[in-house]
Amino acid sequence: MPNSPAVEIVGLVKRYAGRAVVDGLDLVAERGRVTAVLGPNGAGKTTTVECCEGLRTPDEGVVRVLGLDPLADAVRLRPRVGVMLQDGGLPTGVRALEMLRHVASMYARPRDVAELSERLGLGSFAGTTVRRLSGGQRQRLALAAAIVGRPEVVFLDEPSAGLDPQSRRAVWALVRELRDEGVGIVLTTHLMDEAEDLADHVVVVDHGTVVAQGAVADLLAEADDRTLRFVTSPGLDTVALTDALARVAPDGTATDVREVAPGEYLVTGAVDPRVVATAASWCAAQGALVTRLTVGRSTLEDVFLDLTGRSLR
Ligand SMILES: Nc1ncnc2c1ncn2[C@@H]1O[C@H](COP(=O)(O)OP(=O)(O)OP(=O)(O)O)[C@@H](O)[C@H]1O
Repeated sequence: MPNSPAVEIVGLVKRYAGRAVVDGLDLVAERGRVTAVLGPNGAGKTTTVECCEGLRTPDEGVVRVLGLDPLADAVRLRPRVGVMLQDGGLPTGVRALEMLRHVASMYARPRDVAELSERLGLGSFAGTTVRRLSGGQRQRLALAAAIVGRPEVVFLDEPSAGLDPQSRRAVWALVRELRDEGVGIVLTTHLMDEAEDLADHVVVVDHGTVVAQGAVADLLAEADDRTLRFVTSPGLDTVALTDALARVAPDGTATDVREVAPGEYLVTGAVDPRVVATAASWCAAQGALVTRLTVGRSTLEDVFLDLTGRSLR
C-alpha cells in the first residue's frame, strides 16, 4: 500500500473501566508532513498514539499505519515505524552510544550512527549509562533510537519537553529534515511554539475527540479576532467585566474574558479602542492596578483556549 497515508484513524474508541477516554476520534496524518496532536492533560492523545503503535487495543474503530493494522501486522510494521515514548522506554544499564549502535544493527539500512550522534549532541555522554543520563539527554537518545532505522512513520511524544533551547533547535531541524525526506511525523506536544513552528497540520483533541484541525495558518485565520491581555490583581469578577465590555463592544460582536493564570486575563473577540479603555477603567474601579496590557492577534494558544477552555499546561 505505497500510497496509503502514514496514519488513518476512523471512529476510534478506547475505554478504561467503562469510561471512553478516546471517543469517536478521526484523524489522517500524511507522509511528508508533520501532524501535531494538541490537547489538555488527559484529552486522550497518548492513548490514541499508543493505539497506532500497537501498544493498546482499540475498543471500536479502525486504525491503520501505512495501510496496515498496528496489532495484526505488527511484525511487518516494526521496521517501518519509529517510536519515541514519553518516558524514553530505553534499557537503563547500557551505555548511550552502545545502545544506539545496537538499535541501528537491527535495521537493514540504518542511518550513520556517528552523524546522528553529532547532530543531536550525544557525543558528550556517549559512554554514560542510560540510567545516569539527564532527562534531556535521555530524550535526545530516545529520538535518535526512534529514527536510526530510517522509519517511514515516526511517533514523537513531546519530543522537546525538558530540552534546552539549543537541543530543541537541533531536534526541530532534524524533524523538518525527516519530513522533507518524506517521513510522516505524528507528534504530541504541549508547546505552542513547537506546534506553530513545526506542524503542517494541527489536530486539537479534547475529551477524546477532535474539536478542530487544519493548517496552523487556517486555524488562526478562522480566529481572526484580536486579543487583549492584561495583568492585574487575581480573582477579579470576569462575568462583570464581560458585561461591561458587552456594553461598548462594536455592534453584533461579543467579547469573552478569562483569567488564564492567576492575575492574567485574556479578552478575545472584537477588541477595539473602547474595549481596551473600558477594561482598564473597569480594573481601576475595582482598585486593581494594571501592570501590563497588550493587544495582539490571536495565537494558536488563544485558539486552543477558546476551543477547550483550558490552557495547554
Ligand atoms: N491504563 C489506563 N487505565 C485507566 N485509565 C487510563 C489508562 N491510561 C490512560 N488512562 C486515562 O485516560 C485518559 C486519557 O489519558 P491520555 O494519557 O491518553 O491523555 P493525554 O491527552 O495523553 O494526556 P497528557 O497530556 O497528560 O499526556 C486520562 O484520564 C487517563 O487517566
